Amino acid sequence: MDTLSRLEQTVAARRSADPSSSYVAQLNHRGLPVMARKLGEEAVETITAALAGSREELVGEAADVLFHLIVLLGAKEIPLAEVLAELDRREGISGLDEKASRAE
Ligand SMILES: N=c1c2ncn([C@@H]3O[C@H](COP(=O)(O)OP(=O)(O)OP(=O)(O)O)[C@@H](O)[C@H]3O)c2ncn1[C@@H]1O[C@H](COP(=O)(O)O)[C@@H](O)[C@H]1O
Repeated sequence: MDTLSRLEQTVAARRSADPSSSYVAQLNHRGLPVMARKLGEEAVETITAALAGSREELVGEAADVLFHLIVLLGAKEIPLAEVLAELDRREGISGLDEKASRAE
């Protein structure tokens, strides 16, 4: 099993743990707006790292984005496989064609 799928399983298992002993449980306890805000914060920190940080900082922030995205998708009951299937669907489509089809 790949890293993201393993993380998805861990996140699902920790969701209903005691919030005092699990960051994932704490995020779920705090609710969707907090999870969404955390994802946004980590995205902004990723941008900052890309523009002005070190390679190591960018790797760390990118990992935070993936973690918080998986937490948010889990809370919305969207399997990671569904997102990956969407990426698979786009394989072989020119990015510009995809943009045009979404604009229609
Ligand atoms: N990958 C991660 C991971 N990445 C980042 N983080 C936590 O995410 C938080 C983000 O850092 P911040 O500086 O934004 O934290 P903060 O400002 O103190 O937190 P907030 O109060 O704003 O939420 C830190 O507490 C990190 O420890 C993670 N916490 C958990 N995981 C994975 O989730 C699994 C389950 O974790 P628990 O639920 O804690 O058991 C772990 O085994 C890991 O695999």
